[in-house]
Amino acid sequence: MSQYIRKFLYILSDKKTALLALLTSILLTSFMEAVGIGLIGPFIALASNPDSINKNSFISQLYDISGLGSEESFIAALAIFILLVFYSKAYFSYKVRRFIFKFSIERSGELRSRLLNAYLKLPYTYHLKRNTAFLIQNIVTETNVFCNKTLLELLNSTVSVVMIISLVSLLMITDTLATLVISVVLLLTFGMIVKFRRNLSTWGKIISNSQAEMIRIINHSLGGLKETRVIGCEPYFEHQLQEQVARNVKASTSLMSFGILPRLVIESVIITFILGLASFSLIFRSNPEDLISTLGIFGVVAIRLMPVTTQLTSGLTKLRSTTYVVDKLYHDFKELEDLNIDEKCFLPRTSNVGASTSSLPKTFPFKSGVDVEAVSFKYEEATDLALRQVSFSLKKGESVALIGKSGAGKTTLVDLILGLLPPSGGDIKVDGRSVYKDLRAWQNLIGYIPQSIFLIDDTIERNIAFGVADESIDYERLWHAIEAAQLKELIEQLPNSLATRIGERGVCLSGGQRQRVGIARALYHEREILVLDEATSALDNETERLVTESIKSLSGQKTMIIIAHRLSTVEHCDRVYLMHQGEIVQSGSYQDVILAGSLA
Ligand SMILES: Nc1ncnc2c1ncn2[C@@H]1O[C@H](COP(=O)(O)OP(=O)(O)OP(=O)(O)O)[C@@H](O)[C@H]1O
Repeated sequence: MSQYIRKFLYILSDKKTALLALLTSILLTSFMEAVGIGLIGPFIALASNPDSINKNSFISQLYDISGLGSEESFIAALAIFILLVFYSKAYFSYKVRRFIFKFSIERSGELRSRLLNAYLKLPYTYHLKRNTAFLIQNIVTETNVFCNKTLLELLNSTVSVVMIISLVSLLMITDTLATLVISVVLLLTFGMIVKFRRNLSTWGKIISNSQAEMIRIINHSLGGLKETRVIGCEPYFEHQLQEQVARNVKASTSLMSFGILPRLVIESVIITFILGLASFSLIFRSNPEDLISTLGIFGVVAIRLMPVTTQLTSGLTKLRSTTYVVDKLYHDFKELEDLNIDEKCFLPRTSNVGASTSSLPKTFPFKSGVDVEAVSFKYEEATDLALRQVSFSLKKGESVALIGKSGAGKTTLVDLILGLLPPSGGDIKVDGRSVYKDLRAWQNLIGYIPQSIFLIDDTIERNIAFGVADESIDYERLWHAIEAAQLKELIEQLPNSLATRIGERGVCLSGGQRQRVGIARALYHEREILVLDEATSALDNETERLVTESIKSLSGQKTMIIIAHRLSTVEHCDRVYLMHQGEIVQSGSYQDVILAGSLA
């Protein structure tokens, strides 16, 4: 339990004071409610027999102090006082509940931002290991579960516990024996929850896991709709989804059914008790006023106690079934903290490559060239190095091509150059300065054009000026980028020109057009170094020619690193590097490396 609370408070981070203020207000309103209910019993007894004022020394003293002339006026004043207590309590309860809702909904939004921020900053290697469906599930669903179930239920359960303690204390003053009986019955009901706690948390985990699996399956089937349809594997995905739906249905039904059990038990017990007490008192007790007063309090207490107890038991059920969320979120936040993620550098604290946080320029000064110096890299799960002591240089304005068979290490090398993967040895330098001194500033120099460009379901304009607010788009620069990427003719033919939407992942564009949007994007953002990853491998001859033209036209203006399978597209490059099994095995001009037949 203490572990649970510790993790819970860790997730809430700096909101502990607000939580304390909330708990204090909860205590106060519960106390007011107990006072109000406690006064109802004596009031009913007094109203049914005004002469009984003198029987109770406390009430008789109050009557004397009030200075009211008649017993009837005193009873009326007492009624007004009780009403005031109830109205104030109602007002405060509303305010406290409202604050609780606001507090938990706000936390949900805050946690989402914190998580997304965390995932965006986590090393690329972390993302190689985790499926996006599970990250989406954490950001969208689990934060919601944490706030609507864990946090809200924890606060609601605190309200319920305080209310139950106040009401049971009140009963204790009224009738000790009866209270002991009811307390034992309540404890037995809660014992039921404790007994089933393992099942509850297992059901909760199954529900969450099946939801994440469903997102993953839907992602796979709809994400690759073309392949799904052509292969005809729709039934495979449908079957996978049905399996998860079945798991979800089974666990959700068990959890929801268990949720209503305590209410049914408690309701039956309390009704049995009230009727039993009334019958017992009528048979064995002589004073009917005592019975009226006791039943009055029991009646009101029962009306309040039943929903509160039901709320508490269902709250505890939800809390138990969502303990996994606290673990999950705690784990992810802790992992981020332990990695000491810094916006400027992903490297761990222990790395000898320093991560300065001082105010460095936005981009690296880049005047002469880039040197990749003996970089090596090994993927976590792999046994062999993917890159071994790779070195090459390029001067500003030069274009170099990386070629080699599949699995030679070209993409890995590019990922290192992009600053996505940390080298296990070696360094990358710009004008003699390590890029790891300020990775962000280095990345601000690079424009990356992958084979499959990430396009958003929005206008061409927003896809090219990616990440720039509409009011800040520089149209002169935009058209310049469009022309350089050979896209002008296409855009002029479109019905809404720049404002034409290109569909989800650019489905309304051809492969070559998408590629050129990627080039225009890199040019709009005025990146000095362009990294083109297999830019032409999926294109037909005519489109390839257009893309190659646009790349060629940039020769001399931009520094370019190009990975290519189609060797004709790297003809214009100043140097070609041939990679094999993680090493550069040959370098030289296009003629030296390719025409000399080294690839054969
Ligand atoms: N995430 C990963 N985990 C483990 N090993 C990996 C991972 N990604 C790539 N590798 C391995 O690293 C080596 C280099 O792969 P890389 O993708 O860099 O080659 P490539 O030359 O770009 O190939 P291709 O032209 O087919 O894209 C290969 O042996 C590959 O199996």
